[in-house]
Amino acid sequence: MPAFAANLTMMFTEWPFLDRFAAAADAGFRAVEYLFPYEHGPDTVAQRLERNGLTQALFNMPPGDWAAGERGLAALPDRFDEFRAAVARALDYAGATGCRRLHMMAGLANSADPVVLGAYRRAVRHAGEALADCGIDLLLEPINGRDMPGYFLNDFGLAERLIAEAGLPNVRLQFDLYHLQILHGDVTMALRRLMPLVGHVQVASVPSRNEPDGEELNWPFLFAELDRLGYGGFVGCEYRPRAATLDGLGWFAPYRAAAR
Ligand SMILES: O=C(O)C(=O)[C@H](O)CO
Ligand SMILES: [Mg+2]
Repeated sequence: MPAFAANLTMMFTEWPFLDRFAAAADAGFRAVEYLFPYEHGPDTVAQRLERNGLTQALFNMPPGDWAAGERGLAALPDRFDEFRAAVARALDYAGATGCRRLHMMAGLANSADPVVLGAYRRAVRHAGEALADCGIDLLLEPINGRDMPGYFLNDFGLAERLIAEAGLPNVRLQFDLYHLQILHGDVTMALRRLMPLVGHVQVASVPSRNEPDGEELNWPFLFAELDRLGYGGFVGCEYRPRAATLDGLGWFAPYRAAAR
């Protein structure tokens, strides 16, 4: 049975951020993820987790100036010092919250440019080694170009090659089924082939990025496939509810009952 993590950036947005932890726990989730915790101190976030009996599944390293359109620093050749500081900051939060996985956003840059590729490889090595020292996995996530035009890591094959090249056991794939389906299709076969690299899974309906309960993909089959493949990590619910978050949790009911 998959271990679902509510994504508190997209779900439960009816509540202020710090109150989403209690809302997710009340709805039956045992774990949470979100994009960024940095508007709140690490201890404040840790208290919300503890108070609500929640595990922190994942969050992202600081991405540069998000409001100005930046989407990560790792592939930006002139931003390495800032990137290093971002890794250190994320590790502070991971330490406080007990989080074992961090997603490194690549940034908007051309992966065909050797200078950009070199910068990204250097970032993977630096972050991979720094996180390994703390027993934390570094996650690389391909993101489709419709949602994030110009994003460096927009191909699962490229991610696979970069992970193989890094040769660090804690550098792993963040397999977002929503992005995979848009980029390549053939989701089940990709899951079967890439499972040895997968460190985190995320889900949302395709193409609407709503509840995982229909549209292009057969969700009960895919959740069962994760079990058949022996996936023991979290499944992040990175979707925008169609209406109120609680009203859209019908898909979760069978899994919530089993999780209790
Ligand atoms: O967009 C996604 O799918 C993600 O998981 C990133 O963390 C944020 O854009
Ligand atoms: Mg994702």
